Amino acid sequence: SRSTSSSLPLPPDPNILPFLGTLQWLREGLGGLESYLRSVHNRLGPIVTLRITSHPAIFVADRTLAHEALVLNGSVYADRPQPDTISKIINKHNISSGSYGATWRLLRRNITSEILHPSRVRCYSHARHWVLGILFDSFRKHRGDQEPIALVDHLQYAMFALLVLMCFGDKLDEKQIKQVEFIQRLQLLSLSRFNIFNIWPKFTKLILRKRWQEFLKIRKQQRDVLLPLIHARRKIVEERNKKRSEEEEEEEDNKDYVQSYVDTLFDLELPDEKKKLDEEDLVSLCSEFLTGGTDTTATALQWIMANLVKYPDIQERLHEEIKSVVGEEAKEVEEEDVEKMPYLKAVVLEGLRRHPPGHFLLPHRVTEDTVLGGYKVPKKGTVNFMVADIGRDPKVWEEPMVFKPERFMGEEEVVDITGSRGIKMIPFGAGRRICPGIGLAMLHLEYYIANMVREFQWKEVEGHEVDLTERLEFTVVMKHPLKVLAVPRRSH
Ligand code: HEM
Repeated sequence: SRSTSSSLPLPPDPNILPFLGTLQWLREGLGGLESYLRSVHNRLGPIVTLRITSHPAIFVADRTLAHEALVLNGSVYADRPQPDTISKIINKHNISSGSYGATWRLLRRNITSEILHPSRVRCYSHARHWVLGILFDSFRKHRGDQEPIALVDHLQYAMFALLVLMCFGDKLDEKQIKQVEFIQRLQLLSLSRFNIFNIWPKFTKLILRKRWQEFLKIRKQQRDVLLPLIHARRKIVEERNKKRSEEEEEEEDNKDYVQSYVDTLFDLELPDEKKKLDEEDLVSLCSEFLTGGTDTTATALQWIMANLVKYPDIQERLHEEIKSVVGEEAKEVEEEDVEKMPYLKAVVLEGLRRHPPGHFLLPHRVTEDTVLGGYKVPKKGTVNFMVADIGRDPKVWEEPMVFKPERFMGEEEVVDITGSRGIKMIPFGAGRRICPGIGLAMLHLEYYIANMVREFQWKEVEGHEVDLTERLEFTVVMKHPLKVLAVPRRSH
């Protein structure tokens, strides 16, 4: 492809003067970029170039081009841009920002074959059940049937509790979980204020000294919270290994031990540096695990619940399906039950299509000159894929802005969410960099939606009608968070 690409032009650039358009949307932030890009795509077609950094940034809003790049030509598009100043500090050796190479392969294989392997995910079903209990207790305690519940706060805590357990093992209390949640969210939500340090860092660090200190302070606080948990886990693993080598281990001891994510990291050796992961690496990887699996899932849960409240007939149809599978007497919807609920799956997929938590994939970088849609994509160019626009493409989806789970029912309509056979929507990406948490995320979405709808009837509150306006935080959240009543459906 190199010889053919050299004679081709780059995808069209809306600006005669590079960087001019950039100024237009920089004022409004990333949310502004999305609407600016939409108008540019309408004018110039589904693949365009913007000059944001020294390498051209290409934006793709078409499912066929996304499939060609991410799946058919996947290895060329699997790299990430070089980390910037902030990313170098907070993402030292993690998966999502790692270059396409041996270290990324090692870390990615580790997460998929260990903690995210379906058999290990099954070992954590007790944790999911425990978290469900916490959620329901808080709805009842706050008299959710009389006083409106700010649902997303509960969902966020629930997802943190789960992921913290999977990351650091089974023995954490509410205070510790809250501490981790606080510092992780503080870091995430303040990131946009610190992005300025990626532009001309020597200068910006000097003139914005206080803000730079604040950034370093948050990173230190994060280390102070996560490192004791990492150390405690290392001790447990070392003692266990010692016992095993002395062949003293009783069956009983073994039964209590469930491997956590951080346990799988201690013995890994970085292939390029030939050394084990250091403390900074461990903090980055644990932080990535927590961030990857909490905000995204809590956001998706809130959007789905918002639609179930807005459209009570969909909620009732879902409730009927759940009832018909589990009956009246069952304590809860078990994880195996959700497999028998096609309408539940359709509701979750429709939620992810209409409201993907991320409106862009993480940026991809190409490793060599290549061709896409008849244009040149130069080596080291950044390619961005517009997730929301692909899932709302009127050429593929009838009435794309309408929440209609029925579109996923029926035999021909089965959508391959991994995109490997063709892309219709990509909330988790596709190809080599596809989200490794896709299986866990789908399980969490299906299990919690099914149980919440089975146990409570979710109702709109007067004066707080469901408003589907979007706002960009780390993910794209509801501008006016959902406030609802949770009326118990069953007496206990
Ligand atoms: C609804 C929930 C989730 C959504 C919508 C989501 C979405 C995504 C997306 C769009 C990407 C970028 C793909 C690309 O750049 O091509 C990604 C990457 C990633 N996600 Fe998720 N994710 C979710 C849950 C999770 C969970 C539960 C975990 C782990 C516990 C996780 C861990 C990761 C990691 C480590 C990456 C980086 C992969 C790589 O660069 O190789 N995510 N996710």
